[in-house]
Amino acid sequence: MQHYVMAVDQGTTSTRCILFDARGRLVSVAQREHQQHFPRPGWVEHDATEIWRNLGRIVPQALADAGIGAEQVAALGIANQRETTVLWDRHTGVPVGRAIVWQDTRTDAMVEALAREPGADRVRRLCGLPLATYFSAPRIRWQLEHMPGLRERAERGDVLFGTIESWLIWNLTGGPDGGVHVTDVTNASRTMLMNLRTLSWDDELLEFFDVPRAMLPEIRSSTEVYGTTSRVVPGIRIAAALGDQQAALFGQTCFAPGEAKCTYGTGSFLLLNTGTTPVLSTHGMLTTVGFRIGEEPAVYALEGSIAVTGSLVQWFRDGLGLIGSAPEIETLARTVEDNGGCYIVPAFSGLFAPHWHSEARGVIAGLTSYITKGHLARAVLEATGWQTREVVEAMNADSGIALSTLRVDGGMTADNLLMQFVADVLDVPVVRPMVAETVSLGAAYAAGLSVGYWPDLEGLRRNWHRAGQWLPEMDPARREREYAHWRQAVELTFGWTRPSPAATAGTDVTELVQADHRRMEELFRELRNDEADRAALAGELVSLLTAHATATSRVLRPAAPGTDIAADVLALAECASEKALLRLETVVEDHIRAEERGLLNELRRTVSPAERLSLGRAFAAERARRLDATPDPRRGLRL
Ligand SMILES: Nc1ncnc2c1ncn2[C@@H]1O[C@H](COP(=O)(O)OP(=O)(O)O)[C@@H](O)[C@H]1O
Ligand SMILES: O=P(O)(O)OC[C@H](O)CO
Repeated sequence: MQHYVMAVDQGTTSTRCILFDARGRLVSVAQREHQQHFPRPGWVEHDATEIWRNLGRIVPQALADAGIGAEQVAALGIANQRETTVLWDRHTGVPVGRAIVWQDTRTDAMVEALAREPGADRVRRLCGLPLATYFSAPRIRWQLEHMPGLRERAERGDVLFGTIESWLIWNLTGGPDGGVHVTDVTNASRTMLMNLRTLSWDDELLEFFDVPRAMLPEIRSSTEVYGTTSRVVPGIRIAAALGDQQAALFGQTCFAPGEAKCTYGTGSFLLLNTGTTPVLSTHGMLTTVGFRIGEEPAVYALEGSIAVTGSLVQWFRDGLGLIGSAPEIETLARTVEDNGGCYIVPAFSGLFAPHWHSEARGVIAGLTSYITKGHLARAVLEATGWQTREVVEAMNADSGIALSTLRVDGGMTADNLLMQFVADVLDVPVVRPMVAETVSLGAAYAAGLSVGYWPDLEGLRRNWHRAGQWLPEMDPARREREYAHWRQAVELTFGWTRPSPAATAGTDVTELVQADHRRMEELFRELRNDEADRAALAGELVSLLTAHATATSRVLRPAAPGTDIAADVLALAECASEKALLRLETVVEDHIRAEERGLLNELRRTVSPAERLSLGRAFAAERARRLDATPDPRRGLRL
């Protein structure tokens, strides 16, 4: 009897069930969209029950279309939209309100308040993520605060939390009747509650976000048998779960460090495999778990997440009605030669990587009466290209290696004009594999490996075949000119819903620099006390030095030579060694003296007060961007 592997891809707009054969070929597909609820500006919700109902329809349909029975399914792998938060009653299985989707920005003010709380600077180091509305923990807290009685129920374990794979696995394995409450490491790594190194829920993070442990699922590997289905189609082993972008990394067979892919769907997500040690970004990338096979060490990834790409095309179609279907955007864009000077920055959910400005909102810039809907269509597609460029630049800066080829997948890769533009603005070849359903393929691969349907990763690599390739053609001068316009347009989005951190910091830059100096001195003083929490102090010092050094070199004296403190900061970050600390203290004291006598006086002499305020805004913004990023002190840290 021939066997197949089943994958479920529970995405932002639809749920797909696909059966694959042993050669990784697609045998049948069943798909259903679910409704998007936008109850208020910035709010995005899904009905978790509708998604569960859809699964109940598509699984039998995929089996029927393939003409096979459940006994021929070797295993089921689930990939899912990540960060979307479902709370439900353990006894009835009824969700508590609608699921709050990853694009939702209602926690904006809460996140900003959290950023000012003690301990905020440690969050990123523990979980690899910046404080942003994108992730699950602020959403859980928001629900616990806004729904009367919910916190008590959650503390008793009567209300459960899960991302979508948790919700589906719990339901598939029995729901209120013995359902298994689990999540996998990749999904858990998007909650802000998991410690990136121990791969377990972290007490400090739970306390910071005020989330009761009793409501959380058990964290498991990405490939292991969590249970067997007892509902929908009984008797199928559920053998893998991964966040959809991690599943795509797996489906693209990016198993080795240095391999990367970008999936172009509702949003777009570039992931780079960084191996078994987490690399912490200093350029606005996320650190996330890429996958964990059984008991093997977890493999980590750096991720550049872009919130709005395909959904901008959807908005062009549904919101503006300028096209009837997504593919028509290419036809319309081809009616003109170029963008006519027009740029669209789709900061609908703020801006994600590498900016992380949740207060930003979208703009259409460069409008003149020359602009037609054809130009707007171009600007829509180009927005995806430029956002990719920003993310690739940041990724290259973090990894120290320039990306040489980009593997792509997802619905938008059907657009040739767009893929050519991506190759043009990145100046690297873009390649697409034969199987475009990479998320599902990755989930299937993981489940198949888990039960021995496929023996090893090498065999899977052999299934990857190139189906499309786009080579860069754009004139470099034009590329840089247009990129400068794009960046200008991006700046316009900042501070729209309220002044951005950059705008609120209306302080003379010399005062900001001095405030940092005083804090550094204080930290060195406290570090001499054996009874102090020296690890926490060293952590704050490392973050502060990095943020200060970066902001100073970027805003105040880009070309000036400085003292290389990377080795000492590294030693301090890794083991707080006494010798490194003493050396660092001397270097920092010298720096403070020199800067206060030299640079700050020079600024007072040569720069007007208004300009110093403006420099202060730039310094504060740059510093804030770096501050919650744990530094990789090996890279270019100079005072
Ligand atoms: N030919 C096209 N050109 C540009 N965008 C497209 C095209 N076809 C589909 N899209 C966009 O791709 C997205 C769907 O891709 P898909 O990978 O199915 O997304 P998801 O998994 O996020 O639901 C939609 O947002 C749609 O607007
Ligand atoms: O469902 P997609 O393809 O839009 O992916 C959503 C991401 O997982 C959000 O982080």
